Amino acid sequence: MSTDTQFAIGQRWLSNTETELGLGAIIRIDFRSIEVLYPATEESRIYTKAEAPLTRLTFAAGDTVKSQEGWSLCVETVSEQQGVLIYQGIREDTKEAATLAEPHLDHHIRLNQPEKRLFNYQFDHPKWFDIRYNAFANQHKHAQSSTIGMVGARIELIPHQLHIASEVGSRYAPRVLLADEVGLGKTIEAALIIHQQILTGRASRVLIVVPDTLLHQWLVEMLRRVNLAFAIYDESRCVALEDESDNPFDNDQLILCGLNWLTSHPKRQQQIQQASWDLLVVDEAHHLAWAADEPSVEYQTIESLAQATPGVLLLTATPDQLGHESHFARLRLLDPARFYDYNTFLNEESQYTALADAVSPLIDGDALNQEDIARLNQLAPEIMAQFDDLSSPESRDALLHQLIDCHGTGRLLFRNRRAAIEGFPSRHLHAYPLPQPELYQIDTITSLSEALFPERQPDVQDLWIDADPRVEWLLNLLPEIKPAKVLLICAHAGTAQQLAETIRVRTGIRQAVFHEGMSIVERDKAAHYFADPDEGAQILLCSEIGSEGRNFQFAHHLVLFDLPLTPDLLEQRIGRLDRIGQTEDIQIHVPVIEESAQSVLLKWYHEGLNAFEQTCPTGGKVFESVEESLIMNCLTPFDTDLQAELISQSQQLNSELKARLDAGRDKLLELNAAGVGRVDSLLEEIIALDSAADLPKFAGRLFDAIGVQQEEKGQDCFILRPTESMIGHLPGLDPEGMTVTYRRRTATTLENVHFLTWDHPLVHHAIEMVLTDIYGKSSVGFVADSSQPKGAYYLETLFILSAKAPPALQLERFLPPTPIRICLDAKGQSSDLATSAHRKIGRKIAQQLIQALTPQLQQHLHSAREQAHQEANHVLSEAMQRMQGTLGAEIQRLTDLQKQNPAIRDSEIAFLQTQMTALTKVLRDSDVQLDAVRVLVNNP
Ligand SMILES: Nc1ncnc2c1ncn2[C@@H]1O[C@H](COP(=O)(O)OP(=O)(O)OP(=O)(O)O)[C@@H](O)[C@H]1O
Repeated sequence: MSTDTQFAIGQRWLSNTETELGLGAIIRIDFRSIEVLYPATEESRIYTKAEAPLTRLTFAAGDTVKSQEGWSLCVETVSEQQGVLIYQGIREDTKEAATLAEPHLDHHIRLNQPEKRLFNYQFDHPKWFDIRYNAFANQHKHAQSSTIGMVGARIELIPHQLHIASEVGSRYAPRVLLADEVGLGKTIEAALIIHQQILTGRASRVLIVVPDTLLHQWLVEMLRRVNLAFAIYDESRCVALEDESDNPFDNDQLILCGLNWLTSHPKRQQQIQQASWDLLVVDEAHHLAWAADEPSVEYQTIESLAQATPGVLLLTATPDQLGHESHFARLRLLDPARFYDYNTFLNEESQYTALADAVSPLIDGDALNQEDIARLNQLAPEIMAQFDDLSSPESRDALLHQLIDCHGTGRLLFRNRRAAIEGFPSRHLHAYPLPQPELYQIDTITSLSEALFPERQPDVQDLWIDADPRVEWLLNLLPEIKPAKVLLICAHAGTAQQLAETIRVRTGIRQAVFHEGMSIVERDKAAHYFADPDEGAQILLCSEIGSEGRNFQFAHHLVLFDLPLTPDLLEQRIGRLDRIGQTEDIQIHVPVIEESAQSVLLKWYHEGLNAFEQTCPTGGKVFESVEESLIMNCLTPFDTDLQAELISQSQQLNSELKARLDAGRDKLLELNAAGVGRVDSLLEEIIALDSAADLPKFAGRLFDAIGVQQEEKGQDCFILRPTESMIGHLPGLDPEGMTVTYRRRTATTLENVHFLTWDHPLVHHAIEMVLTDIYGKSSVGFVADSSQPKGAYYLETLFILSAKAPPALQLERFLPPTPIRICLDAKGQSSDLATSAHRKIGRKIAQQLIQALTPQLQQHLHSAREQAHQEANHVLSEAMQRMQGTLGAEIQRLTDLQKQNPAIRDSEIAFLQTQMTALTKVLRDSDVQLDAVRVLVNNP
């Protein structure tokens, strides 16, 4: 674009870089910039005048142009008024003289350059035609794949995660609670869902709210796993951005911020509320405490965001951590209309248990007897009415899935338990009973905190470190297991700091601390230092905050310097090591002073709940029942009879609850979450894509063509580097070069290697770069085919059937831009040109050839266009059928389900109906355009 271009309001321009926007109109001009509105896609862009990547669309006498009202004009003369063109001519429909001003041109018009280029002798190398065709063909194939957003994630393929991700990620505005047990990959599931929602256009503005301590970890996981670059917002960033816009949150599409920061800044809460979001994600959602008369500030902040945002994902491993009422309240955040009253919810929950009992033969794959059928008829009559014959395993399976779908919170809550997932290493408890020091006068203790943490009492704070036998024990343990890394967790920051200082002074062993008194940057630094395998700290000493959300599975030794009072917290602590990715058995070391409150807890957890060596999903419930007795025991740790009573009561309760859980409602939930039997085909598709050679082959040629150098590096890796002959700027390509791999295994082991897949932005950008440019629009070449006479020629054409729609319609599911390739021989007959070896023809000869063949080529182009239209009609009617079939079936399914399960919102059904109407119109308005032509002449 030259700087002296005269822009005027109303002029029509096409984007050279984003052709999918349709025809734009200039709506604002100022000293340096212009604003262009693209009505077909309802988007606008602001460009600097001097660098606007735009081409003006103008017509000349003889052209036919379409108006916004749909009539066409055959142009006779063109004049200009205030910079805007006025076309005069004859209307095709009424045959009357008419005028069409440039601002009223149809927004769907696109520049149809290939013929113009061909007959004006603008040719490229013939290979470009194939590159264009393959780029379209591959893009077309991937756009319809059910693997979008998942195939490109740098993760191991774990079925329960993929199931949740595909189930939730493909919904419109999903509102769900991801509640897998600790360390099973909720963050990964959320990443996959967000990635899918973004790549398919369902969401573009995403807000993630997490405890401040987890900001950096989330930032890294989003970037490393799914290539999404979130921006962390804190106070200083907001202050800096205030000069640029009224609302700082309008500056980025993908934002990550801390819950604690947000709740302590009312102004930011207001601003974040006013910025609109498509998807809200809240991690460690158990912090959102709620009681009917006293919701917490955290709860209220998230509640108002959740009300204003269509999609909401809440993540927590311990949904009941703050009590069942708070669990209800989180479901209420997701669907306030459905979860309006706690007692009604409790009532419904008891029904799910009955339903789960009734379906247990189905879960085990058994046939149903008359009694089972009668029970199900009573509990789910409408579903049972759809199944006349339940004799085949397939019909029973279909019934089971329908019951799961209808099950109260089944669509809303996903919970996977470790017990159902294989491959976790074992956990071993090492208990170390130590003698009582005189300093702690345990007989005179009166409060629980004094009993649990005698070292924190004011009068011993300077003395305990020399007197407490756990300290000496720790100082001995570290050299003994050296160089093994140790994560130590204790309840208080002060304890961690004093211990760290003692280790430093007395042993010189490398240590780091991690507690709430440190800034986020300091904490990340400490975690990093601990993670460094060679130069890092041997031990990281964390206060309780270290036990939440963090990934420390590279360590295998955990020291619990004290024990927390609740089983959920204990599980959170062990979960730092016991996570996906842990490669060795986990050694849990617990030093306790004999006859202390801590020794009671040790016994209770180990003998009462077996919570060290296995996860104890029922621990929270047992705690609720025995809390009083447990506290009493902690205060009187020498009363062995009382202890025996507590342990036996807890054991009994625990086994009862476990039995109920195994048979009960959670089993149904679990089955739903793991997607038993439903994820296999997706998994197979991803595995097939992983091992297919299409992408490496295609990308290799594409990178070659656009001027990216590829150098083999070994271990299935390549280095990509820009060269001086690059045809343009490729976003995402590191100017210094970058290492990539097409292999999942390599990508998951080598962190700094990019994982190239059909989802990767570099592949998308490279394809876009070619398709939005003119390369290959017209080309001429030689083929060598000795079975044909010398001089025989062929016209190859590439047409694209496409339609324009706002991203939210996700048109690409049904009609992605579809390439139609037609090749005609010299007689105008369809030909499938067998050879793909082309040679370039010198410019001069090419020009002479085209000059000589112009009349025939024009005729052949005409017939190719007719053929393309016929084929397009075919494709279109299939797309229409597919769209109506898919959306129609989904509407029907939700309508049927809604009768049983009010968790299905009216808005979900209404949304699908509106989509169907809008898509029908968009498909009808679709259009076939010539994208590229190639003339090949036989010269054997
Ligand atoms: N599919 C996977 N491939 C590779 N690594 C994974 C996969 N799933 C999970 N992980 C790793 O396992 C660990 C646990 O996953 P994640 O943090 O998502 O679990 P979580 O359920 O959110 O844990 P928490 O309950 O502690 O918050 C992380 O280090 C994560 O990177």
